[in-house]
Amino acid sequence: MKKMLSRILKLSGTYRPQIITAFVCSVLEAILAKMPIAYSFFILGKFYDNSMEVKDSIDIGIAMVLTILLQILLHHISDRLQSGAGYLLFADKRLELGDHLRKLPMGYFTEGNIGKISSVLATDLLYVEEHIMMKLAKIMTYLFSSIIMILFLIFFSRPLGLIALVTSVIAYITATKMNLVSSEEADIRQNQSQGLTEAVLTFVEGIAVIKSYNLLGEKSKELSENFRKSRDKNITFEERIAPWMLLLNSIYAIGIGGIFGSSVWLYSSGRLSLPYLLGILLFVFELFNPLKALFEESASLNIMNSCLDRMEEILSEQELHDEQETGFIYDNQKPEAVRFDRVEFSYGDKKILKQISFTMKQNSMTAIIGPSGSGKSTIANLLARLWDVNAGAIYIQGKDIREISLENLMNHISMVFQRVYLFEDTIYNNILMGKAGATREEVYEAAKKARCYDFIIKLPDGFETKVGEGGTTLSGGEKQRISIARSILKDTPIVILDEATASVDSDNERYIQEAINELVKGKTLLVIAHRLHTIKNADQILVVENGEITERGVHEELMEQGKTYFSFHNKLSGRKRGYLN
Ligand SMILES: Nc1ncnc2c1ncn2[C@@H]1O[C@H](COP(=O)(O)OP(=O)(O)OP(=O)(O)O)[C@@H](O)[C@H]1O
Repeated sequence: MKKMLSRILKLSGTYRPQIITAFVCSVLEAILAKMPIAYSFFILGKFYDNSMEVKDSIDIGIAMVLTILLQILLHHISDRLQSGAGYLLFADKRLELGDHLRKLPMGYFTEGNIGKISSVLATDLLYVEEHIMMKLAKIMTYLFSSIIMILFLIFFSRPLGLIALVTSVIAYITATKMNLVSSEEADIRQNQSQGLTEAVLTFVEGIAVIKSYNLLGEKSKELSENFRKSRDKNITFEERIAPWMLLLNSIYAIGIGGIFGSSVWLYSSGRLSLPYLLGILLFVFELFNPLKALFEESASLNIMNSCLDRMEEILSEQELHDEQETGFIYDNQKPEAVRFDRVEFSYGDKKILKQISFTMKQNSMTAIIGPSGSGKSTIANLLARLWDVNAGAIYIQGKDIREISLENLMNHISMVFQRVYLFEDTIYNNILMGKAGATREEVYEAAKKARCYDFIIKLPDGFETKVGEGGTTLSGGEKQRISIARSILKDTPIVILDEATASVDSDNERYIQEAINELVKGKTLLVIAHRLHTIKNADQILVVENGEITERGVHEELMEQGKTYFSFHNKLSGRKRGYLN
């Protein structure tokens, strides 16, 4: 609990004064809640001495009312401060995580971490933000209530106080051992919850393939297996804690029995007066309740601890180095646009690119071709800094891209992928994402250039039509053109294009080609080329094999060499409509 408290205070940042004030209010409230016990002893004493007067009863009445009112006020203040601070604190943490994720290399997202990110953002943080402040305040209240009760008892009778103290210490030692089990189980439980999120995501993402290959039964079984595992882990969690709770309850029962018996014995031997005996008998059953509640709550603290561990694990992932301000300005007049200089790259231990060097002249088209898996997309991804090179460097007009801020770099590069992703928003907003603050006319103009204006205005809601998750309500070709409109609006000097391998119907193909022609007008273009027409028109063709550039030049030169490009070309020319795949 101490660990959790200091962890929260460390996380709390600007909300620290608010959180500390809330905790102080909780402690004061706990003290006030136990005041009626003191008043009861006072009244019992007065009755016993036969010295009770009207004034005493008025005083006690006023004190009682004031105590309760103050307690209500403190409860209200701590409640408001705590819940407010909890939600604000974790809203900030979510934003911090979002910002951090933005700066992580793409590798992090492709290495099976999607389930972890989803479960931390959606499940773990939700659990922590909803419970943490309330639980901590409750725990503080229980802790201080226990201390106050034991101090009362020591004050009234040392031997009885000693029994309560020893019982509490034994309970504490037992609870510490229970804590070890519960924190171990909490980690297992949260990891399974991550596994479950991953399984659900995989199932939903792959549902089209699952259905078309008749795998529904098999994959549903896998999903059900994960649900079953989660259920079992939750049950195991409770089952492993239950014996410890039983032991703790037995310790309290023995303690209560000891105090009960000893107080009667002390009274009969004349060492305890009747009002004290009555008072102690009245509240002895309440004595360990706060302590009991305290240890019960610590199980949920362990779950929260495990959630925060997982959040911090993500936050500790190494970000791509991001320059803050470089003042880099792209010059359209300079002859050179991009230069790869002896670039090397590996995914983990797997070496992918070796000594890649080439230059892209301003407003030229460079086509990369090569067999599947040779490293073409990796070259394009490195230029956009989805990963960082392991050796060598990539320059834009002589400036190492690692010295340009990520934001500034992305202001200079557009990427058109084969797999188009549209956000669940209106078509208008999907295009607008290319340039925040663009005027309506600019958006329409981009749509016209991307040959999608005509079909958009024919839709019932025109540009305000919402596209479904991932743009499922539109055809592949239409989505492709909307994504090109987004890039046209972005209007960057460098364009990376992963040319479609699958052919669409001839109308769509013509429109897409016209849209691309508009997009790349006056730009420096790096294209992962699959169409003969594109390759032949390139200012420079790079043949990539096994992560190395094995041939380079223009079409005629490479044909003359009669090597890999030559056979590629012949293979392509033999195909209908000149597609590579
Ligand atoms: N995120 C990744 N993690 C690990 N290995 C990867 C990752 N992405 C690609 N690879 C591997 O790197 C190699 C090069 O991949 P890359 O996508 O660059 O090839 P490509 O030439 O573009 O292939 P294709 O034409 O099939 O798209 C392949 O062996 C691929 O399996």
